[in-house]
Amino acid sequence: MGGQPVTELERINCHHNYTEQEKHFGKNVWLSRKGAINAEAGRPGLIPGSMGTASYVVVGKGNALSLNSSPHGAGRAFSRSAARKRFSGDELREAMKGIEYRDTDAFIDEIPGAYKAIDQVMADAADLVEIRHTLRQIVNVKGD
Ligand SMILES: Nc1nc2c(ncn2[C@@H]2O[C@H](COP(=O)(O)O)[C@@H](O)[C@H]2O)c(=O)[nH]1
Ligand SMILES: [Mn+2]
Repeated sequence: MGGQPVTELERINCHHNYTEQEKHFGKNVWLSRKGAINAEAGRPGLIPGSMGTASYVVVGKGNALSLNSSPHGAGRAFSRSAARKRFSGDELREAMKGIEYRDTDAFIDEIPGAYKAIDQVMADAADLVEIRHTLRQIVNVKGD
């Protein structure tokens, strides 16, 4: 691959399964975020869609009613086992047209159709995060 060298301006670390002590509504509490990220005001985050859809670089809005949290991704519409029954290798190839990926049926359970629609998830999260960048997939790399 060609292209220009890239200079790193900012690195975003974005845990989505963890517990820490925070202050909410005037009380110190232990808060667990399970499948959720910290979206306190000004905090950068990443919300990925699926192996074939957009991902979003976001900044938290600090919504107190959500305990300064937002979704960490689109989330599943089908469990892995349900997706394996529902989708085929041909449907995976069709969904991944235009994106480089390793073509194997091992990824059928991660087909974009197995996840919720990320655009809708982002619309639903509009009170929680502001979108800074929308990333389009070019290459998808997964282990199996
Ligand atoms: N950009 C990509 N997003 C993906 C991919 N596989 C899953 N996802 C999304 O990330 C979250 C988190 O996934 P998890 O399996 O680590 O919990 C998930 O909700 C999906 O929305 C991918 O290959 N690329
Ligand atoms: Mn996860």
